[in-house]
Amino acid sequence: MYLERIALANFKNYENQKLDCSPRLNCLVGNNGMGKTNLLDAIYYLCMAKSHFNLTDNAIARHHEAFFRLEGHFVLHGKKEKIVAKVMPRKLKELERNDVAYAKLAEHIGLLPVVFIGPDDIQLIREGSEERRRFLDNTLSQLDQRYLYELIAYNKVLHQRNALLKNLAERSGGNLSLLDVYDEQLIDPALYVLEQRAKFAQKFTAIFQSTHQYISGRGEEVQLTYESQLLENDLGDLLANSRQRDLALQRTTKGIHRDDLVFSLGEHPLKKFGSQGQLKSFLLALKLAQYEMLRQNKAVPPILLLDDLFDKLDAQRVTHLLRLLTEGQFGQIFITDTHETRIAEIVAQFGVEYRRFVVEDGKIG
Ligand SMILES: Nc1ncnc2c1ncn2[C@@H]1O[C@H](COP(=O)(O)OP(=O)(O)OP(=O)(O)O)[C@@H](O)[C@H]1O
Repeated sequence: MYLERIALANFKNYENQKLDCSPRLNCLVGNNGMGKTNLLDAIYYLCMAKSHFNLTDNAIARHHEAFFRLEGHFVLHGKKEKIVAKVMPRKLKELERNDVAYAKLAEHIGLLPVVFIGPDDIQLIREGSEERRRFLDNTLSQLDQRYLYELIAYNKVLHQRNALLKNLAERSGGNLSLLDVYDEQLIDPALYVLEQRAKFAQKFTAIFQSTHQYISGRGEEVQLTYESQLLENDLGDLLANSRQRDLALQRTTKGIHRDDLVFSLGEHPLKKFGSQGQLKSFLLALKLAQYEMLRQNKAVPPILLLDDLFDKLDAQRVTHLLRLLTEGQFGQIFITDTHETRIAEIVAQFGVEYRRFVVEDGKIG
């Protein structure tokens, strides 16, 4: 699977640009702030129906513009796939596949698998559990459409339950029976998500550990542990037992929205004890393992978006990464970099047909 051509209109700092891509390797060179990351985000958007950076569609439309449009021409199993994303004022976002609008955006997820590796991955370690759940959900949603539907169903009821808790607190009481209904409705989707996350963590750990060994060049013991209140407790009991607390706090304190994926190095938490180099190896291995997991389970290799990666890595990790990228089973790759010479060196190592683009202030040459 690969992206053959992309057209951007009013997407971030791009007014109107087109790009014909290589099916293997594409290098985007340019100074800081020119739009390299934005272009990767546009590709990500066409695959995932949203920005990699969790931006609202309003923030994506070019300054002083109210709409944006992306058009991607992909080749999937030898067949052309035209994907169009349109965001217009006062209208719901539209996504089309071959000129037919999707009824739900979720239907699209998983069709064009994608992995984005960039500097902000560090948030997976630094930030709270939400980032790590996002990583789990992003991967699992691309692997299993039902997972995404169950997650959406769960989040919808959770939202309603939280709104009710707030409402009950504001009115100092009221009818609690609706809480029973919401509690019941949370259970089935939560169980499905829980089961898939637990299975995933198990399979993923093995891939992650071998990728980590390859990248770091060392046999350090790294571990991922999936944590959920539901692994040893029934959600119905948890919700019933925490109801008074939930009413006081005006939010749901138990459920799969509190799950975490804990990273450790030996017996210690990575966040507290990992050196800068260890964090880098861990993150890179995590994302490359995500790629591998998707590659093994989808019928096509995902698109790999590498944002400013080579700048931040030391020579040894660059060598290991390049060996992996050139010897492994990768499909189409997009690389951004600020340095011409570094890009030239990378390209030379690949030895494949490639395209090089210069990005300058929202223009691609
Ligand atoms: N909605 C928007 N409208 C117009 N410009 C925008 C919008 N959102 C972001 N930008 C601009 O895009 C530029 C950043 O682009 P991008 O992050 O792609 O840079 P980059 O080339 O990847 O640089 P770096 O090497 O620093 O990561 C900034 O100048 C920013 O002001």
